[in-house]
Amino acid sequence: MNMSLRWYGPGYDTVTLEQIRQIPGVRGVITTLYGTQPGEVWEREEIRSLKKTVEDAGLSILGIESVNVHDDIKTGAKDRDRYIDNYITTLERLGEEDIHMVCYNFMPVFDWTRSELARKRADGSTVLAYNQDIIDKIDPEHMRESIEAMSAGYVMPGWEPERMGRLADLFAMYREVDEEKLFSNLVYFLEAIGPVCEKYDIRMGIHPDDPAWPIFGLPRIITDKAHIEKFLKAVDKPYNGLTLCTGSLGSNQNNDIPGIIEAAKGRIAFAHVRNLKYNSDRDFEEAAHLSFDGSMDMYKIMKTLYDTGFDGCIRPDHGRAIWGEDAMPGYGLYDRALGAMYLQGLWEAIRKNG
Ligand SMILES: O=C(O)[C@@H](O)[C@@H](O)[C@H](O)[C@H](O)CO
Ligand SMILES: [Fe+2]
Repeated sequence: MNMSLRWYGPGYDTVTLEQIRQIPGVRGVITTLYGTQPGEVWEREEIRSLKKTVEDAGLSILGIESVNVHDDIKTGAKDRDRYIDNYITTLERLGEEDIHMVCYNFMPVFDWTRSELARKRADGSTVLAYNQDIIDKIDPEHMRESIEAMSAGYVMPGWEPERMGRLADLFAMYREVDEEKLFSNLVYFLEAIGPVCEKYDIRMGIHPDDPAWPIFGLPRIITDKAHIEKFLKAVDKPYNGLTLCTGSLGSNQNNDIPGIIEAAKGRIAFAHVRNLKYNSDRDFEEAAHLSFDGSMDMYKIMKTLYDTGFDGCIRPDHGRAIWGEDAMPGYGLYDRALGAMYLQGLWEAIRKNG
């Protein structure tokens, strides 16, 4: 198990590599070229310079989150092959720079969705939260205004202003795309990138849908154990893997995360481990990583990862905003560093107990 932290790159992140370097046990980061648009080919020089920046700080790049997939690929539009070729070139360049894990998602229009980015908890911390009644009242094509008002000027992953300015067009693109079509477009994409992944030993980790059910009438395909099993079987190769995101899958309170870990044994390319607190079947908020701050059994999750032989990279996921830190919602230093230590503590105890 390799503990890491997500880092958005120079100019985007409030957390520095020097700070990350001081979190015990964290030897590498998960990063990206945050300024690139889905569909663009990544420049070799930019990848190299990112790598140098990380390595000069005494860390390494453990993987990329994300190389985003263009909507033409997701919808199967006529230009998809051109965008797939671009994706392949990017993977080739990453492989040449010795980068072997890539996280991506196949969610239509929106990446993760929340109704609040700063809900106050009893301890005074603030967290991202989801309430279905609020979401039901939002006109999705105006989600931009809601997110802008909530995110205090930060550019949120998956909520880039460029995309949010095209919401009506994006919705139109998905009008004819149902669950089945989205799934077959995903399989088409994965089969096309297979050779480059195999050549450079790149493991692709699809990120589950967050929340793990269809929203705004858009289909969702990576939501639970049955869908994940179907996905892994459809392209039954080691390069086709899962990013096990406990918070995203756990948004559906019926999902049994340890059961999903067992079902995806050997195919978990990357793990995002975080905890949620369920308030009702229509409301949850993010919690500290510690089991009893939320509703999830973090020990059992880490134990199942250990018992199934997980040997990939793991990162704490969204943290609470605490101690007055001013950071991108979910991505401050303090609470994620606490999370990294807690998860490593669990892992050490599990390992020593055999
Ligand atoms: O919730 C988050 O912040 C992340 O887990 C996702 O945005 C994730 O990076 C993407 O879905 C992967 O493409
Ligand atoms: Fe995640």
